Amino acid sequence: MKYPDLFPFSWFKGFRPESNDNLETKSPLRQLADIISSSVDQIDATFKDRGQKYPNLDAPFDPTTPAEATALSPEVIHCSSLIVAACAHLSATVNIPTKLLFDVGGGFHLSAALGVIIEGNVVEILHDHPSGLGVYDISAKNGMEPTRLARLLRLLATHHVFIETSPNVFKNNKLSSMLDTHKSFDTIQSKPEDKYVGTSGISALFAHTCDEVMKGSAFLTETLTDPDIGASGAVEDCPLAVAFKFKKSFWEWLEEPRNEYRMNRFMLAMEGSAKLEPSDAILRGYQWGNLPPQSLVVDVGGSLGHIVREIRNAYPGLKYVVQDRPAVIESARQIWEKAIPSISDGSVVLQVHDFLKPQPILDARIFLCRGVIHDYSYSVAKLILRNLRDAATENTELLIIDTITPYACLDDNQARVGYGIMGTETLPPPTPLLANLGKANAVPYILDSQVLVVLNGEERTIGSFTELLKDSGWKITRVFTISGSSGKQILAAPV
Ligand SMILES: C[S@@+](CC[C@H](N)C(=O)[O-])C[C@H]1O[C@@H](n2cnc3c(N)ncnc32)[C@H](O)[C@@H]1O
Repeated sequence: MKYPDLFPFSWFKGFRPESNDNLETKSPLRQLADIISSSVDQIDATFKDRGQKYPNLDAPFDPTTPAEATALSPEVIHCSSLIVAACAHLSATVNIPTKLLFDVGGGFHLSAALGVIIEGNVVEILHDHPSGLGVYDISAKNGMEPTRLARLLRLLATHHVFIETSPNVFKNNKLSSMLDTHKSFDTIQSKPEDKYVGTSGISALFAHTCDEVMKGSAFLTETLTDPDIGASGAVEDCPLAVAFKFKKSFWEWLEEPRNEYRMNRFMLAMEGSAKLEPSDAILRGYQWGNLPPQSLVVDVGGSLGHIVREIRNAYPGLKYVVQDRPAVIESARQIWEKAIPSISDGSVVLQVHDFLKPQPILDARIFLCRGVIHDYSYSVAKLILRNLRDAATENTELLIIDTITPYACLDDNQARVGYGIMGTETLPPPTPLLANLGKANAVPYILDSQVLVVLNGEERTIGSFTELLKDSGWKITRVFTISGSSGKQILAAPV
């Protein structure tokens, strides 16, 4: 499973910790307010220099405008992340504690409301009404009870998704418009199963999140307190399996005929979200060009082979194997034979292989595992990595591509969790912000819960990766960070 980078920057890159002068005399509230104020000054100056205005939250999102491009530039994102982190920290400090706890404890109501709005195609209905539309008119289209619809829209508008322009009249804003499939309501109604086909995948991703993932998440407590499965790492013991009462993997459950709609939606969410990554990210870290000609690259769980295709386009002198489940390899074969007939020369082999079983290739120069290891618990991930280790020569390398979740504290004890690994150095953010920038960097932890619910998987800290790899016979030698990509490239060698 590969979720998108919804937070497209490396928070630690380019940080300039503030001088500690005067920090002791400033109250924490003042320190936070100053971070916000100086960051706003810097953003204002950048926009002024470029003769632009900061994008308006009340207007639909338009990624083609120069102002949106500036808002996503590294220097502005650096400042905006400090603002988000400091605002959340300040708000947590000054808010009435029970109010804040309500926000946290009742957060699932937001997910549920968002799910209803997406399934009810409300964003698409409002698309044609830029000044807003009354709930009775929305209801006349999608058939949902209008007063309840209004309450859910108001809950979301209170959290800056949609705007209530006058009582019971709502319109899209920047955030709600991100969920727009840009298809008319009538087009969607005529073929609901195709709603997400040809879209960015963002709406499909949140529909998946607010449906099966939220329902699975509701059973985290039951799962974790169950004496039989609470500590199990098996994919069939995950919270989603408890919620939906099945005993198989998420993949197998999705393949059931009654889940056809969810399956298509999930595939489109994954396909669309992959497009949010820089297309050449795979070429920007590990130096494929340094491999001797004819070196063998094995993409383990390589899906349809899109990553191998990217590497091969740049480095045709290497040999490639893509391994995956039978149905996936069958689809891959059809795609490759049509698109690249030269595959028959043997330079790319599409191979059915279950990575939970011993690895048949014994002369790989590098095993690639992209978006695979995070799907699994320690025990299953260790089995996969051990299978690769058993098949490795002394020159074989392993390249894992997954998110690395930062600790929420400063990592004083780096000797234990991977000190000295090139590419893992970080600079602390300004005092008193959390070491991981808190709310400004929450997405990796949300994705961590997402894979936990769906497959008992884990988005790992550098400490967890170090231990997992050590326990399966590998040692991390280097970590590559790719600008604009959520995935780190974690290079390891056999020990
Ligand atoms: C999240 S996808 C990652 C695909 C690809 N590496 C990428 O980065 O887009 C995980 C892949 O693992 C495959 N997979 C799942 N279980 C497998 C198994 N036991 N053996 C081999 N492949 C498996 C899935 O079919 C899927 O293609």
